[in-house]
Amino acid sequence: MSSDQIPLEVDIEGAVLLTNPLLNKGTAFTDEERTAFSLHGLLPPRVGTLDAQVARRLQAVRAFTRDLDRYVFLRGLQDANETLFYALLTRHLTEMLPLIYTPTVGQACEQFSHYWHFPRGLFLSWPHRDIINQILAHPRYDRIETIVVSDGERILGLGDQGAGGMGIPIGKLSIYTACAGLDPATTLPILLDTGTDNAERIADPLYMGWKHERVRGADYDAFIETFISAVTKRWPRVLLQWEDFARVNAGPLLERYRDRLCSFNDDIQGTAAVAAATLLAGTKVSGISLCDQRFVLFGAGTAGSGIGRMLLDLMVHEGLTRREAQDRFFAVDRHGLLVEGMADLQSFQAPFVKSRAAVAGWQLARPDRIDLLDTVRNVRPTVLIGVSGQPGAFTEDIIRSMADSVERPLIFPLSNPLSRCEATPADLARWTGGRALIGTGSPFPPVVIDGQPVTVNQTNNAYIFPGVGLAVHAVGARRISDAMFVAAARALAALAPKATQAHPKLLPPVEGLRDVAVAVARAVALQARADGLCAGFEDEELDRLIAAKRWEPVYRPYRRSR
Ligand SMILES: O=C([O-])CC(=O)C(=O)O
Ligand SMILES: [Mg+2]
Repeated sequence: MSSDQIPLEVDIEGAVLLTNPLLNKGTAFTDEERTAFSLHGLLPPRVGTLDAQVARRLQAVRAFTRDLDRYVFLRGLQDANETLFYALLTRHLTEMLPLIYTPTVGQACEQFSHYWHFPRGLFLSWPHRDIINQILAHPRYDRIETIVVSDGERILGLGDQGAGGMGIPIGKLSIYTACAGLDPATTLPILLDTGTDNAERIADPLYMGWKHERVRGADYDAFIETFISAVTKRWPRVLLQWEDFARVNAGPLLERYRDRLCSFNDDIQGTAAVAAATLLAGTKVSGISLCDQRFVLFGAGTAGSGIGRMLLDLMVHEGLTRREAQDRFFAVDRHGLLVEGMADLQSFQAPFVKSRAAVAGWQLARPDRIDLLDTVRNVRPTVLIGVSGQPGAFTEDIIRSMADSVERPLIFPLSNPLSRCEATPADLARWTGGRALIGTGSPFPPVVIDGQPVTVNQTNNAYIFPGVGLAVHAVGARRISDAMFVAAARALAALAPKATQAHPKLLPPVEGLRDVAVAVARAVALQARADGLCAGFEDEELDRLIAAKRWEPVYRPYRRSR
């Protein structure tokens, strides 16, 4: 008998059973189950199937006209019946992902206090900081293995959303279950509510978060310390993913805690790995090796510094000295190109700061500030990456200038959601005469080049983090090294479809994200073993270890527990 056929012992009945999203089957409860669990009369009489339920919900989703309404409907389904929610998601991944994740989740975070209908996840707020241990102690959290946590301060490219940021941990964990197959009963979304500096949220009478300016400095650090101490005490082996923290906190929190518990920052490490993978696949098409590329990075914050560091590491790995690698790399932030002596430089930006001598001979529009256009004109980059949250920042001038000096420019406007993207793929294709190899952070419809629709690569960390989490749990990794993310990037790059046409795909299709998670998990698990971060295992065991962690959205038969 397959494990899905082994009856599950269930000790609740009637309306209580129907309102438990992990156990509810809705109309698919069989006649015998309806008798055993006092469900007759509570459901319409005809017994349904998961297939019919998926068809019904799919029809309902499609009938809406606005994506935010689709999001709200799907969240309602998730709160009512997780098996059905994940069956719908996994069978229609390409259609559903943009609804439960980027870009729609951005609107959902902004509108959180307006469509809210049912609690999901855990809110830990500053006023209740003294009872965090007590909150986590509840037996409902006994099985937790994976946490995604945000403080809501840098939600995608949308900035501070306060408590509304909860949409992100919920969305990321839905992807963990849909793509990596982590059992939803073992996942916990957490929003740390330390206030908000978003004036609109504070002024909104319906805002549900703590109405207070953000707690900062030593108080904030103490709050995070209280939280992490409570987490490691409650779940010593938990995997914790930091998500959408502001740039001042993201890097320092990762460094402070990455040796205290098994954790990583998705915006720094996950985004870096997917960007590197897309780029590695792109180098095969352009015929210019990684070490011969010239990089311009626009936006040197959380994601930018992560991408920069990984690319420098990869180039060093391929034989350049660190100095040579850094010389190929130019980062532009809010105040222009990072050059020594500039105000506001952050310590994490240090590897990307240019000496004055390095830019001494440059032609500049203004002597006091080197903007993106100046940088592109002088560097003649082969790769342009945007993680700035500045819509339209990749202007026609900039892109045409870049395309003048390189046959196949690699252009990745990665900011999310769509409203923050640095340029649309259609414009990029037009301004480069269809030569650009494009990756975006959010899904875009295909662009038409020479009359043919060309898929836009979705350079989103959803290609990476599910596989990392799956590996961690499959082999019991204690910590997550940078090398594990490099392994993830290389594994993903290896899955790029063979470049047989002029406009090849640089990433496997979104529909295949479940297979991607397994391939990434294999590579990450092997690297964890090489780094001594998990117990040993035989190579032949790995597929079985990974398969054992995968939960499938199917209904198991229920038996009344005595
Ligand atoms: O959520 C996404 O789509 C990617 C991501 O981590 C971000 O933009 O912060
Ligand atoms: Mg993020």
